[in-house]
Amino acid sequence: MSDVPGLPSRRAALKMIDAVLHRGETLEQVERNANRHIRGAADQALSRAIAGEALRWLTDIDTMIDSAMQKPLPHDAKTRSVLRLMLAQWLRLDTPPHAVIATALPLLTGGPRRLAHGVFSTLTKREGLALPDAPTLPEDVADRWGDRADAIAAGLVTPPPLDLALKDWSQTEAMAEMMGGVSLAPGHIRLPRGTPVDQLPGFKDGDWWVQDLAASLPARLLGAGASDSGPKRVLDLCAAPGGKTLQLAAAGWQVTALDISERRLGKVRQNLDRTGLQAEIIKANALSWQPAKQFDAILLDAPCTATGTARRHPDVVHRIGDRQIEEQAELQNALLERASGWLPDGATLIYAVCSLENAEGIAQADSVGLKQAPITSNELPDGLEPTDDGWLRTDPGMLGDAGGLDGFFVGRWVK
Ligand SMILES: C[S@@+](CC[C@H](N)C(=O)[O-])C[C@H]1O[C@@H](n2cnc3c(N)ncnc32)[C@H](O)[C@@H]1O
Repeated sequence: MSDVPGLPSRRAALKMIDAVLHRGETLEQVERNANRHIRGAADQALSRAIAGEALRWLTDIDTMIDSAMQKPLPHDAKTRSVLRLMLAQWLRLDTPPHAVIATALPLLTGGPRRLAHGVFSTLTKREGLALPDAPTLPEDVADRWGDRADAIAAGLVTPPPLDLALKDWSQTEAMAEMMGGVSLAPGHIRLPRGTPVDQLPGFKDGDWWVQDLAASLPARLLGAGASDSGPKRVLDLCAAPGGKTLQLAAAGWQVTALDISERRLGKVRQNLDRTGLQAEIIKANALSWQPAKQFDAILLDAPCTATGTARRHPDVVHRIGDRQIEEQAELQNALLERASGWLPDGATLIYAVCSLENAEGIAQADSVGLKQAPITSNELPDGLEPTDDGWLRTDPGMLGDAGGLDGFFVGRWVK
């Protein structure tokens, strides 16, 4: 069966979407395992792209499949999954129908193979068949996102561009020009998606790290760490893999980076080594740890459902439901309570989540018993505004003409 060129990529893509849809695994978790028999980087990227596009457009692709059948295929039928891959390749990756048939149909045999061939041929011959302008969200997701749903979906059409955060902001203009990118804020450079990261100038020297513009905003809202009496202290709570640790260290803060995961803290160490920046690292559970010193600021970038990253992780809208949101909200609430309790008078707390769910954003912010320090427009990149209540809420539909940004909720308080 693997004699057919291109078949291993399709087989890997099938494994990926099945693991996401039927076992609730993340595309990222399953990708390495599914691709383990594929040698070339291009073929590995292809299987990820097929699975990613099938998941991004799943609701619309399923509607098409159902429209070509008298009796709908069960949701978990292999024939449906193979058809999802076939339609994603044809409609999103511009693979000609005969090549789709040659590379994907061998995943099936007998009756299911004939059925998939029939349905695909019917759809390819249908006049004017096309995907909508933006992916249709699953019903429960659209309900949760309410009147923001259409605007968010408009930002989910393609994977995101590549955003870099610079160690030295004074180099922004020069580096943007050298790399052929654009800058939407000091210290930020945006490059076309698919740019190979390790071939960009300055990677080995640690001049920058990959970080979505939205993910860089919480640390920006703390400002510079230098003061007349020396560097101010910040606790980066839930720090790994360290994007915000690097930002804070580069902004002159004396950083303590705490995380529960030793494996993920390894990434923080690697990132610090590469960039030559410094931070104290603590492996601990924030729910039981007690600080031995006081901090001028705490940045809590809490664990969350990460629905704000749906552009780069299109699996998230199919994996996350009320149960996961409740679990994360409970943890966020407990973490916020601890962080608030550690602040001395005059210190600042920032709470951030890359989630679009109200239960993880505004509902958590409302539970904090400190004085809010409202976020203001002049602290944000052009085109972004805080909410009327002084919170920051970004979503993938914002800054659409410039390539969008991840969804985040950010709140700020002082004690
Ligand atoms: C959203 S990620 C943090 C991303 C990070 N701030 C950055 O900018 O790269 C959330 C982190 O919370 C950590 N975490 C989850 N529960 C924790 C706990 N009880 N105590 C400490 N860290 C925890 C996870 O290991 C994960 O690394």
